[in-house]
Amino acid sequence: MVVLKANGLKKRYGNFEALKGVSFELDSGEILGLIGENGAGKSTIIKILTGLIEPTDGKVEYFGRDFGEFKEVKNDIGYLPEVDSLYENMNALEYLSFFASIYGVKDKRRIDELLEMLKIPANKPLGEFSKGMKRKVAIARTLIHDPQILIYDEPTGGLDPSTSLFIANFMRELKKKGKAILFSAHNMYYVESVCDKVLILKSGEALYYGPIDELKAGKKYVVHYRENGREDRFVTDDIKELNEFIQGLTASGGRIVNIYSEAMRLEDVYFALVS
Ligand SMILES: Nc1ncnc2c1ncn2[C@@H]1O[C@H](COP(=O)(O)OP(=O)(O)OP(=O)(O)O)[C@@H](O)[C@H]1O
Repeated sequence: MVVLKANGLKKRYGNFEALKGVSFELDSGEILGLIGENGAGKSTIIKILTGLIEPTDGKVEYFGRDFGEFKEVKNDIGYLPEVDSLYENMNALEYLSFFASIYGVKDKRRIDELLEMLKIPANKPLGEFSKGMKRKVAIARTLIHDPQILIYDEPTGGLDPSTSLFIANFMRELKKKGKAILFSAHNMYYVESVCDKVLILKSGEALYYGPIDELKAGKKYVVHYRENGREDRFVTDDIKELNEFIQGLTASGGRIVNIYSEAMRLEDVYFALVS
């Protein structure tokens, strides 16, 4: 079931066009990764989706309903901003209880469940938590009202690999429970390992939107060669380019050391697209 649909989103800040007409959909039980270099427009999309700013043009629908009724769907969304400040003198239990009361969540077992799932100590002040632990508390906060849609702005940003992996695996578990997740990231590995679909942005435009498998379906060819006494590598996904390179190399007296094909990684495709 499509839970979120964005159609032709545009955003202008003064004369600057930060988004130039971006469209995508998100189904329940699906993870969509938003990638793009700094300033590509990821946070702008996320802020539009979470009602913090309005698009200059275009439409967002939740559960087939118009964005105009955003207040009604607010309880169905869990939002993790890129940076958020927690109440540092509260402990995790107090903090989550506070948000549970804001959302009108009566069943306190939800808090225990989240603390357990995210391995968060209940009684330690948040001010004494590491950056990764704070991020987990913020993630727990997004889940307190058991929303269907999760919108996370760089959930793994600035975290060490093992915490990032924990969060990536946690998102996978949420997906299994039928949650629809949209998240932005810089680290391609986490996008590649958890996403079903990706939206690659550059300067406010979608360079690619679709299933991640299709994007990586291609092969790349790697040539290790020796020329003028030094060894180097040539990589391409284009067979014509490969042939031209080999012809040029042999014509100039170079020698192929090894040649093989590799499956594409998201990182290769991404850099080929954005450059
Ligand atoms: N309030 C604003 N006023 C003017 N320009 C803005 C505003 N917010 C964002 N921009 C510009 O819009 C563009 C997109 O910004 P956005 O924050 O969406 O990028 P991003 O992809 O999230 O980048 P990052 O990875 O650095 O977080 C950038 O060029 C940014 O400078």
